[in-house]
Amino acid sequence: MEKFVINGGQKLAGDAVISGAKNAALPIILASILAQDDVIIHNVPRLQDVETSFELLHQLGIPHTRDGDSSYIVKACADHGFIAPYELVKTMRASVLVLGPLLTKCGHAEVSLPGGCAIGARPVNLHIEGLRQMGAEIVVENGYIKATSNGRLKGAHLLMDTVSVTGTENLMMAAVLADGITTIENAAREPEVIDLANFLNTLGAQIKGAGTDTIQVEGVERLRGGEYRVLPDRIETGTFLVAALASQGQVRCTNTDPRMLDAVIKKLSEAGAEISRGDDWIELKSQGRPQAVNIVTAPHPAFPTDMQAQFTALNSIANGTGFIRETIFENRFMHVPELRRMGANIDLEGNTAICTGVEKLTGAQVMCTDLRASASLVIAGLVASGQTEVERIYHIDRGYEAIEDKLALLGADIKRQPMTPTREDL
Ligand SMILES: CC(=O)N[C@H]1[C@@H](OP(=O)(O)OP(=O)(O)OC[C@H]2O[C@@H](n3ccc(=O)[nH]c3=O)[C@H](O)[C@@H]2O)O[C@H](CO)[C@@H](O)[C@@H]1O
Ligand SMILES: C=C(OP(=O)(O)O)C(=O)O
Repeated sequence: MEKFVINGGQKLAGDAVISGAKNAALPIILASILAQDDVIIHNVPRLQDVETSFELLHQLGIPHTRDGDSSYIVKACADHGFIAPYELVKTMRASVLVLGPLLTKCGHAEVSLPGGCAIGARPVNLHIEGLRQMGAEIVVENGYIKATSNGRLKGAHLLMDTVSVTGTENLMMAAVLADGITTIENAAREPEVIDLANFLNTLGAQIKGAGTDTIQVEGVERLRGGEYRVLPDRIETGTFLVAALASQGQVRCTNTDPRMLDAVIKKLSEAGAEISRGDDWIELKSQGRPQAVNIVTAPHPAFPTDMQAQFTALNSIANGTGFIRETIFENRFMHVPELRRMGANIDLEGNTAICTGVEKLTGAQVMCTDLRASASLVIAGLVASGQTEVERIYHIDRGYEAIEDKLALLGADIKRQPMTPTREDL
């Protein structure tokens, strides 16, 4: 296991080059299963979850090769497996995204139930219900979702009870090879859903309405190959902007797209940041100590839950009191006790964290519990006085490409070090 050792106090300054989006790359890699010819994917971030996705393709018997730093070729493969095993799914919930593609292409899929995770129970009932409405027979046994279809899936009218990102993606992927038209109502509108739809359309799918709450998919007989570039990571971008503001620095994020970050930019401006933007860059200049802000997470285009923990760290050192209300996941405040260990003044009342900013956090040993909680602890460490050791950084490696290198380029004093195993680890 590894940890980050951070000596806080440096104002971040310079350019951060943003990688491809994790939450777009994962479904796109897994959707490549659907193509009957080779697929080339560019701007794929170097992340543990990307490794896991390719390992999943490998275990299914679908070959791929890496081409340079961030491009991959997924080889066409007609005859492959249909089982996504627990060992992989338990390390990456997004593995459930093979369910729709495998079922619609092979007529059969067995995918381990992902189970809960640190941030909430995260059921997949909507994925299963939608596929059943499309004619699939599904049983859940021995911890696996076992799905079969008698011939092609059938187009259906699907109304999602709750807005679900991967639910929308799974059903959209299943629908592309179904017989007839599928309508997904109350669909997720996240940019990553649009990116997946654009990718599938590049291969010959007929998807309309992605980015609105009604998506219509006209099933086709086959998908060809194609070449596609994954969109930039809006959450990585937002994380660097928050780190810049918290450290009272000036950072320009390049290779990104500010249009995906309206809700986040609005809150950064409210917190006192000066923001300038171009087509593919955003620059944040601090105007001094940030002001605390109020935040309510909600599906896109509202404020993203994946930026909540980072803003909790920002409010911890801001001027005044701000609340952060989490409405998507029932347990996404695992970073709060760790931030408190660094001196943060945060009260938790149900789904709301009320933070009164302190002048200074103090360095401490803290532990990551999930991906974005890890990012908030890194931000806290960057602005704390003294040394912070952030442990269990395998969580951050799931979703941030070389975060310590990118932060070091901005002047942060952060190093990755091996952890001495404790008695519990042995
Ligand atoms: C790989 C990926 O893209 N992950 C993102 C995706 O996760 P993910 O797609 O898993 O999150 P969902 O959008 O599905 O979850 C939203 C809410 O719906 C509930 N729900 C979901 C499905 C279902 O069948 N039943 C149900 O009740 C969940 O428990 C949660 O309360 O969207 C989340 C919300 O923006 C982000 O935090 C994650 O980073
Ligand atoms: C919750 C996240 O990811 P996942 O859905 O892969 O757990 C995230 O990206 O913040």
